[in-house]
Amino acid sequence: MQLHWHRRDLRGADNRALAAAARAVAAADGTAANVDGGVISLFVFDESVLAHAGAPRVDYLLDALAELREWYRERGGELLIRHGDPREVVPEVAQAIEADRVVWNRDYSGLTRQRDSAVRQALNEVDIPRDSFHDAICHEPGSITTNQGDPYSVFTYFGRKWQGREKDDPYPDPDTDLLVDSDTAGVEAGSLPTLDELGFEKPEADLLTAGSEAAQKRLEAFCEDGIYRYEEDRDYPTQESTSRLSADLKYGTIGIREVYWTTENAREDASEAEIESIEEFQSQLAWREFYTHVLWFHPNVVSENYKEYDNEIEWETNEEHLQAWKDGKTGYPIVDAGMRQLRAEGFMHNRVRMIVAAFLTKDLLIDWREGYDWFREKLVDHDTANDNGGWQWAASTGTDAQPYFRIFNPMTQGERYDADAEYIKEYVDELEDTDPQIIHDWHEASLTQRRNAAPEYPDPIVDHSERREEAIAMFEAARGD
Ligand SMILES: Cc1cc2nc3c(=O)[nH]c(=O)nc-3n(C[C@H](O)[C@H](O)[C@H](O)COP(=O)(O)OP(=O)(O)OC[C@H]3O[C@@H](n4cnc5c(N)ncnc54)[C@H](O)[C@@H]3O)c2cc1C
Repeated sequence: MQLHWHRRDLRGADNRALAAAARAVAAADGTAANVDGGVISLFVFDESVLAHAGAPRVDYLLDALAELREWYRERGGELLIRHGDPREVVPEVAQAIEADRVVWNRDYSGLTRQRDSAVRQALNEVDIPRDSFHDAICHEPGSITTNQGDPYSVFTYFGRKWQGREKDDPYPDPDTDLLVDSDTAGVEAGSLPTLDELGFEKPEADLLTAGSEAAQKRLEAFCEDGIYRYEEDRDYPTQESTSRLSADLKYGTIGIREVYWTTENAREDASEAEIESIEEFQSQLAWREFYTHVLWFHPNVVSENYKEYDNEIEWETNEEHLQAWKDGKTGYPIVDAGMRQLRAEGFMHNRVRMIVAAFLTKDLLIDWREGYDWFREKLVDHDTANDNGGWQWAASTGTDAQPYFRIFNPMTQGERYDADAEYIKEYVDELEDTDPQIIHDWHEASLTQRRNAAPEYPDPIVDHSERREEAIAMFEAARGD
């Protein structure tokens, strides 16, 4: 029997390790009726992972697991649920079902690599063979490098090579005859815990539906509409032209090959401009892979700057400013709208993520790690590689090719990408009846104008022009200029 250990691949379709397990059983002519054959799956709630999780993500995870378990059961199989340290639990379950092999899909952060290596060792000690597979991204870390074999430190060339590489087709669903239930395997199925049992409160955010079925629907809807206007509209938060697949990709409720090939198929009958739009979307998938490669080659980026400066960056410590940012009460409308969207939905539009991250690091001069921690707690799609990549990019400590003195202006960003202040008004109630121009000029307005226009909305907590100068000075000091 083969044991498939699910981690960030919470789906049955287009799942490389699961398909490989089923293929191995089929090749050995196993059937579910024959305990020597068959595939059974396992998910382990790992305390060390839960310790870094936020309620929105755990909520999504539980729903996705419930759906996955149902998927197996409808096909005569089972998803075993266990709680504990995978180094102990995986070999225990493997021994209990007398597994011929344990398989899983690889994960790429430093911590997960250490865990997987410990699980491999633990399985060796009980003489159970194991195999891991590359699945989460199209091109595995190390497979796209410079001609000298070094990892890319900026995206452009990486992106071009990524686009030019052939992509695998989706992997086949396992044959349902090969799936084994817990009775046949002779073990308890284990029950799915509740949020409360895992020590989390119901998140304040109203999340999108989790799971593979919902992910499929999102992909289909996107490929009927948003993808064709993606290039033009993706920066405008009210346009709803992005896929909203980020949490699905993070938890693997949809396979990356399926996403890629569905978008490729959207080329049929597309105009030239629409094809460019499709490629722009695919290029975001490449960004995701780029950051995964960065994390794989530089696991310490989770806590250290990617870019080296001669001196320490002298970030400011200011609890009041940090709290105002988290609460969406900075007096910069586009920033506040984004931060309130984060709390309300566990999500924030990409352009706005860039604006709020730039504001924290370049206007409040607060360390990107504070922002990363808050996003990790609140985002349903928090992904170590992407979140870290996004934060370090915004803070000028990462892979951004732009110099540190290119500083976003939150007022002009708001005016450009949310001209009618529709997005701002959706999340910032105090500005609901305020004229968009006053909203975009909030920073320059007099106290009386502000009190008349929106008495409840806060004054700006810092002066952007002054802080811009201070940010540049902070980076120059770090550079030793
Ligand atoms: C400060 C900051 C933090 C971020 N944190 C995360 C995070 O924790 N998890 C996350 O998935 N993305 C993160 N991003 C990237 C991006 O904002 C989200 O992926 C995107 O907003 C998700 O919406 P979507 O699925 O509709 O994206 P789409 O525009 O439809 O893009 C499709 C997919 O491509 C990937 N993608 C898109 N943009 C990027 C990008 N800039 N970098 C890496 N991958 C990208 C995502 O998997 C996304 O789902 C962050 C960006 C910034 C600036």
